[in-house]
Amino acid sequence: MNLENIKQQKTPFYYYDLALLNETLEDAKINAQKYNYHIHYALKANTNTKILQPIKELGFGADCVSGNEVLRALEVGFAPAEIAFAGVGKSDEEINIGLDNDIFAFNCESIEEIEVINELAKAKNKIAKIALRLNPNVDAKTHKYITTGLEENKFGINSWELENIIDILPKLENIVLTGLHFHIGSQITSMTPFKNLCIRVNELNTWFKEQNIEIKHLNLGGGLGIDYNEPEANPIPDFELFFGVFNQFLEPFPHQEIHFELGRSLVANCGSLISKVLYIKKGIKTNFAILDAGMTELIRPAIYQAYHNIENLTSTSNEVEFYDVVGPICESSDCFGKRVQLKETKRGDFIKIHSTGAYGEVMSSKYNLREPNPVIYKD
Ligand SMILES: Cc1ncc(COP(=O)(O)O)c(C=O)c1O
Ligand SMILES: N[C@@H](CCCC[NH3+])C(=O)O
Repeated sequence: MNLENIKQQKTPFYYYDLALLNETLEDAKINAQKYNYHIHYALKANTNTKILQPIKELGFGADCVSGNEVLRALEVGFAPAEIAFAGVGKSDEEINIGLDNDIFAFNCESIEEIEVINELAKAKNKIAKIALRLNPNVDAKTHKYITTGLEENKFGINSWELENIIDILPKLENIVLTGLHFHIGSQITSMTPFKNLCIRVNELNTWFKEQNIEIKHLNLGGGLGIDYNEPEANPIPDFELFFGVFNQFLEPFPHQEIHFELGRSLVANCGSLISKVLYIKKGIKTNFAILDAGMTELIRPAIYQAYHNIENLTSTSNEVEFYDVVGPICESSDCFGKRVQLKETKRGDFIKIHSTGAYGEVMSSKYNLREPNPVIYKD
């Protein structure tokens, strides 16, 4: 990124390196194709149209969690037959959007939801394709707020409900079961949880076969983590290792398609948040670097104590100091990092917060009547 250009821009702004995005997408695609795996991009990570465009161009499908995400995916040109619609609380209106567009599958999370989809499909004289989102009770070993595959989580159908579901399904004439869906959590950096997921999926897949229920696709969800500590050394996650684990441990039956829903791993590292230092305030134990960006632009540190690498782009000092890097928002949790080591920092310096391409811009808010932020792209 050209420093002189940055200095001309109004801060804070989101910055996307579209070349890195493309490189990441290519790498994911090549490694998935080795095993004929299909990737649906999880729109929730970033719904910016300039990010969605190349993802669609490269032939990825879409994974959506709201009616508006389905509509955004369609607007950008994702084929309806490549759109999966997940979410624990789909409204009737949102379900109708999926039905009207004949999407790939509704990933269903409760018996009640399946019954409602059946009713709404019947009213339109359609057959809705559904996948059952099963709770595999596998620990993702990640932050508790981004773990989704444990029995205590709200997500998915628990194993003790399965008998009841397969009794009910044949009575629902406007539903066809096509797949099984799983997602154990996000920012998973060890391959062990994915191996454990495969073992559990094999058991459940076999159980369905024993009940003579044909399952056409297995959707293993997303969750592959990125290197927030050293984003410049490791900008692209190890897709080869990730898909290799599934190839090694998953035992699909012949003709079963394998799908994934990756979000963060595809888009996180191509994005950053650029901000300017408003003030340096001397504290008792530490100095505060007060930025013009806050939790309204990047909420991850405030709600998950997430680490993001922070860099002073413009300081020419040879000295380094420790700073609590904070925002202007009227909340004590509005802090991007404590005791962050930066080159000596002063008012007017430009600060880069790395790896904000996933769950950054999409989670921004207007709290304190903050203005929408500009976005700059490097092609
Ligand atoms: C059902 C589902 N699929 C896919 C994703 C995407 O996850 P990630 O961004 O970790 O790849 C999520 C988010 O955790 C999710 O809840
Ligand atoms: N928003 C979370 C990820 C949630 C994934 C969706 N289930 C994050 O920033 O890490």
